[in-house]
Amino acid sequence: MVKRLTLNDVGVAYGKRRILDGITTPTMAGGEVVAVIGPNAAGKSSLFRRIAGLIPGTGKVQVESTTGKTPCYLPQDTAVNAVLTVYESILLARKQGGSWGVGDDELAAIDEALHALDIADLAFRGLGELSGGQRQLVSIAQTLVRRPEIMLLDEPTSALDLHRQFEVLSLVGRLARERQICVLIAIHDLNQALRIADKVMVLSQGRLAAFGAPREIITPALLEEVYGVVARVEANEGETPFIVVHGSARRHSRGETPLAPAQAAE
Ligand SMILES: Nc1ncnc2c1ncn2[C@@H]1O[C@H](COP(=O)(O)OP(=O)(O)OP(=O)(O)O)[C@@H](O)[C@H]1O
Repeated sequence: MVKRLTLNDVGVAYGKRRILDGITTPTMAGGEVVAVIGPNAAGKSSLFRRIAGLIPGTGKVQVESTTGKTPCYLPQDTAVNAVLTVYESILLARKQGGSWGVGDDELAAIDEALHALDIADLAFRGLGELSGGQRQLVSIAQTLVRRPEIMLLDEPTSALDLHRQFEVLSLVGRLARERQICVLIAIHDLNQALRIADKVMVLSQGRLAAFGAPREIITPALLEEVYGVVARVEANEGETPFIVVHGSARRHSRGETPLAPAQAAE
């Protein structure tokens, strides 16, 4: 099954305010995890919404998928419908845009998602009584149960403890390989990005600052330029490199875009 995503001169504007411009990437394929990194307000969520078709914009988002499924977006802030149980909410996610009736394969998919994320014990709890981290795990289950081919995860582990972060990111990497899903994951923890990502996409000031293998892209020079920090990247042989931040190189990092106002919205 073919699953590929390519961005060609992609841009986003909110009204007259241009947020992203000229985002062009190599083709991202099924089985790959791409970490989308960059400072606050760099445009990561906006890019995901644009890829998912939730907001309009310029350029071309090229999705190649033999089943015709659209990319599946897990937002950063997931709304909570307190009336539903965890199980019901995952069932609804599975049925989104689908037919009436629930087949055995669909029940099996819900079971699988609950167990994969180790939240089967929460199945009949109300969403409104969950902790922030538990809700985040349920949101990930709601995404997985849809069997996506291209998955856009917006800071999916921001509310999780260290162990859960490790487990969930490992699961995402495993599923990407096993099911040949193309995963884009916005993440602020660059050490985790170094651990799980096959490629890194760096957004800064509304532009693509870099794209490539994490070890080649995440360098002290990039960290200073994009995040405004003085840092070193330590790499012991055979181990994942890790970043140690020593200090600040300037007062602010370069997330907010100074792009010219959009013309199209006049
Ligand atoms: N619906 C909206 N209307 C107007 N401006 C918006 C809207 N959503 C986001 N923005 C603006 O777009 C810019 C990029 O926001 P976005 O959420 O895409 O950044 P981000 O990289 O995901 O940030 P963070 O790391 O803080 O989550 C910000 O300046 C933000 O204020």
